[in-house]
Amino acid sequence: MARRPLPRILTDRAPLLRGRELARTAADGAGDIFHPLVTLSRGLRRLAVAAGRRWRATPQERRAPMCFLAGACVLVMALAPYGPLLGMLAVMGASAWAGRDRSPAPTGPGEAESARLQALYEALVPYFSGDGDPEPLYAHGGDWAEAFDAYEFDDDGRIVRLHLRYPAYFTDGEPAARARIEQVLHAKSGRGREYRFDWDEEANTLALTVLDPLPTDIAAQRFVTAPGETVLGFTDPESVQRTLPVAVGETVQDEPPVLWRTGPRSTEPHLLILGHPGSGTTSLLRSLALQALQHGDVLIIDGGGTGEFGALTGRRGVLGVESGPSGALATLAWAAQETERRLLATSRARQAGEPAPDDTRRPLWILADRPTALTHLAAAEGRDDPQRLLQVPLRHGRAAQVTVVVAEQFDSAGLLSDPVRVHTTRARVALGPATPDEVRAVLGAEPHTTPTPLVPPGRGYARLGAAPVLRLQVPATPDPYDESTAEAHRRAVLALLPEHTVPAGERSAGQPVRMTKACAGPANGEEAPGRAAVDDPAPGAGPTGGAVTVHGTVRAANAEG
Ligand SMILES: Nc1ncnc2c1ncn2[C@@H]1O[C@H](COP(=O)(O)OP(=O)(O)OP(=O)(O)O)[C@@H](O)[C@H]1O
Repeated sequence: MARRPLPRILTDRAPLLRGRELARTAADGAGDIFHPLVTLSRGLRRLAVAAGRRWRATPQERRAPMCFLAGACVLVMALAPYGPLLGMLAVMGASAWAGRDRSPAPTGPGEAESARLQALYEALVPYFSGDGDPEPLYAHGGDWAEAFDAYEFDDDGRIVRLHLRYPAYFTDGEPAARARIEQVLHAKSGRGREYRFDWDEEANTLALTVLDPLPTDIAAQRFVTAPGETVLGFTDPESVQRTLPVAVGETVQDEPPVLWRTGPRSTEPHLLILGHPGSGTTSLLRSLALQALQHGDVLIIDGGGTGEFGALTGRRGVLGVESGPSGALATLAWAAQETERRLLATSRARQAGEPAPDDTRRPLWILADRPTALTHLAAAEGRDDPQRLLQVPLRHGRAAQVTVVVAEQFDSAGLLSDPVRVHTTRARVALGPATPDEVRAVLGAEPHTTPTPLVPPGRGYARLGAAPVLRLQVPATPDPYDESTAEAHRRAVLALLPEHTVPAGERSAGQPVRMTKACAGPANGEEAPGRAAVDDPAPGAGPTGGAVTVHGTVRAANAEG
């Protein structure tokens, strides 16, 4: 016979849990309100008990003078100006003092907490014990207090901090051995939270700390940085030494940034961003573009072709937004030539003992979103691989103030060309719910924290040079033309966009900027999506007749089809 399901009210635990939560909150609130009354009444009771004890201890013959003295005091108080009030205050003060909570602060863990620590200890025994150890620190049935120096629990009785010792013979230099311990501690301390593990190989100690989630409410804004510094996102306060004032809603607070330095002295001049779909790689590129446009020019290659950079099209400093193979090839060919031109001009100036010309010092950023998609399309059309043209800016960009940022999905990372992979190894970002192995493959080192299975968009890890891996939360920089974008974020991004360089009359409804062939047409004469017309087209057209704006002037776009 088929079983009938229980009524929903008996199976649905949500209302029950909500009710319990409500009752607990109400009890907490009532406790706070009545706390002074409880203290006073407890004090009065204690004073009365003390008075009774005193009365009983007083010899019979001294009780009458004592009564007389007390009565006289009461009489004086009653007759003196403000006496009753002062007397009342004195009694209340004495009651409050006598009724204060004198229970000693609890020391040591409670029963449940001890059980948790013992379980953790037992779980570590197989990994931290050795056969020939005469005095094992970890042994079945052993005492956790020997191995655990410090611990802390939250209100729900879950561990939030643990400092433990381990035997010197444990192979803490091997990543696999460490990973096993971290996995055990992660599982036994409660999944779903992020833990940080700090190994001290010298002292044979390991510290586990539960990390708070990184703030997700920081929107795009003008960050207070020096020229050459770019904010990738924000991290844990203890991981970096600097903080930046950041507007979060109506307030300004100090947040620890992950700063990336570009330019001739940078040791990691180019950046690779890898992520799963929807992890926020395009948003990070948009955030970098908005920051770069403060001091430089930006070229965007939108391999995804979803038009998510439409808001940047035709803005001052945006040299082009390309989403087709031909346009991308034309733009990247120009970028390669521009890199070479800058190098030559700088070298000539140096030889002449002069400073580098101004037009070689304005930073040029090439932001390529999903270039492997364009590689595929270009191959289908029998064209050259656009990634190949990134080689010159990647190799010589540092000296020429040219910065390349490539964003790609994990799945297609294998399709990135060798120059891209080689030249972007020093600054990397991995976004989205990546496993420790994926993070290690991208960043060359494991994170010190356990990734959680569910992460908000823009959450990931960054590594600059040989520095440790940092947790990263990218500021929210959505596409302002996306209908699902929150109004506050849309306004934040729009406020950062430079002014249009296309006259307002030439922009059509529904499309922010009308593209014209007069500007940087691709080699085959197709209209290049994203090439903005300029107010003041100047001579300098290349073989294709194309041109791109470079801060107020127009440079040749020597595109080859
Ligand atoms: N740092 C962030 N804070 C808040 N929301 C974000 C952040 N980054 C991305 N998002 C949101 O997540 C969604 C996906 O972002 P985005 O398009 O940048 O991801 P993606 O990695 O480029 O994915 P896809 O390639 O599938 O477009 C968007 O709605 C975007 O607004």
